[in-house]
Amino acid sequence: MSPDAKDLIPVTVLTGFLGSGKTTLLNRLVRQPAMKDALVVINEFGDIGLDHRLVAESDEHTVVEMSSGCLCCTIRGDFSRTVQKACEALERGGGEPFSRVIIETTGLADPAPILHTLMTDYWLADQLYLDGVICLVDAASGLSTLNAHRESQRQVAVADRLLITKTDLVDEVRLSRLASHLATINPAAEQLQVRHGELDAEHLTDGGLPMHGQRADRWLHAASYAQVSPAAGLAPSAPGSLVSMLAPASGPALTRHGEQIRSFCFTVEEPIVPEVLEEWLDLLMSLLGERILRVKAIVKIAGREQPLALHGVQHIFHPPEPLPVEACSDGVSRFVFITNGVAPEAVTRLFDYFQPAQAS
Ligand SMILES: Nc1nc2c(ncn2[C@@H]2O[C@H](COP(=O)(O)OP(=O)(O)OP(=O)(O)O)[C@@H](O)[C@H]2O)c(=O)[nH]1
Repeated sequence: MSPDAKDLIPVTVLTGFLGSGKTTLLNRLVRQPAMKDALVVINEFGDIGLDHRLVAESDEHTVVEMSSGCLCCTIRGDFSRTVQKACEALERGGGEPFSRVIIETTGLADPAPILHTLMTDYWLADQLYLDGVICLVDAASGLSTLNAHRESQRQVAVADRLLITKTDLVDEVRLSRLASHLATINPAAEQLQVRHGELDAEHLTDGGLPMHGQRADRWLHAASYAQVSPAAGLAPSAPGSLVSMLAPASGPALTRHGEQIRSFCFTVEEPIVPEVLEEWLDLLMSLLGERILRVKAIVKIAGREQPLALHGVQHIFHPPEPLPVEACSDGVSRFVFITNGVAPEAVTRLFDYFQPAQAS
C-alpha cells in the first residue's frame, strides 16, 4: 500500500558503528519541537543501559527500552511487539498517533535484518513505512573502522543518508578522504557533517519511497552509479555458464572480511514484461540474495501506465508501490544494486536469459 493511501507512520532507522555518535545525536534531536510526537526505540548491547538513561532524560517522549540483547539479531520478534505495545498504549490514553518512529540500532548491527523485519512483519508493515536509513560515521575513526569491520561497511552501503560526525576532530584533508571513500561504497547517499549531534530534525525525513516525480529521482539517485545496460549483442547465456559469474569478480579490493561492496545502476530502455521481471528477480535473489545488500528500482512495466517502485534488502522485497506517471517520464527502468561482490554482468546476463528469443 502506498504510504499516503493510509496514514502510515514513517520510520527512520539510525545506524552507525560503536561510538559514532548516535546517542549524542538522538539526545539533541528529541528536544526539537519537530520530534515531539516521535517514538524512539533504542536497544542495548550488553548490560549497560547507557543509551536508554540518556535518552530517557527527555520526558516529553515515549522511549521504549528493549530489555536484553541486540535488536537485530536476538529480539526481532520483540521489536514488533514493543512498537505495537507503545502504539496501543498511546491509543488507549487518547493520544495522537506517533508522528515518526526512530529505531537506533546497536553499533555492531548489520541493518539488513531490521529492514527485513519492517518489510515482513505483518503488523509493522501495515502501520509503518521505511522513511530512510541514516548512518553515522565517525570522522576520526571512520576509515579504519570501515576497513576492519564488515558491519560498518554494510551500514554505510544501505544508508540513504550519511552523517559524518566529530568533524571537529579532523582536518579538511582527512575529512575529504573519508567522504571520497564513503562515496565509493555508497555513491548516492547524501553526506552531511554533524558536530556534537547538532542536526535539524528535517534531515531525518524524506529518505523513503517516493510519492511524486521529483522525490523519485532523489530516492533513486540513479545517475550517481556506474551505469550498466542489458548485455545486447552477447550470446544468450545458459544458466550453467552463469554460475561462473556468481563468484566475486575483480573490482574494488576485498577488505579483511572479504567484503567487496559494488554498486551500479542497471538501465532497461524498453518497458519490461511483468513475467520477465518476476522470474529474473526471483532467480537473482535465490542465487545471489545474500550478496545483494540493497536494491531500489523504478520500473516501467509493459502494458501498465503507472511505473512501480521496488525496494529490497537481500532476498526480501517490499510490495511494489505504484508511482505517478511522471516518476518515470522517459519510460526507462532503472535498478540500483548495492552488492557484496556481485559482478554487474551476472545481473545483466540473468536478465537477458529471460528475454524472449529475437527472430533473426
Ligand atoms: N569531539 C566530538 N565528540 C563527539 C561528537 N559527537 C559525539 N561525540 C562523543 O563521542 C562519544 C560516543 O558518542 P555516542 O553518542 O555515545 O556514540 P554511540 O554511537 O551512541 O555509541 P554506542 O552506543 O557505543 O554505539 C561520546 O563521548 C560523545 O560525547 C562530536 O561531534 N565531536
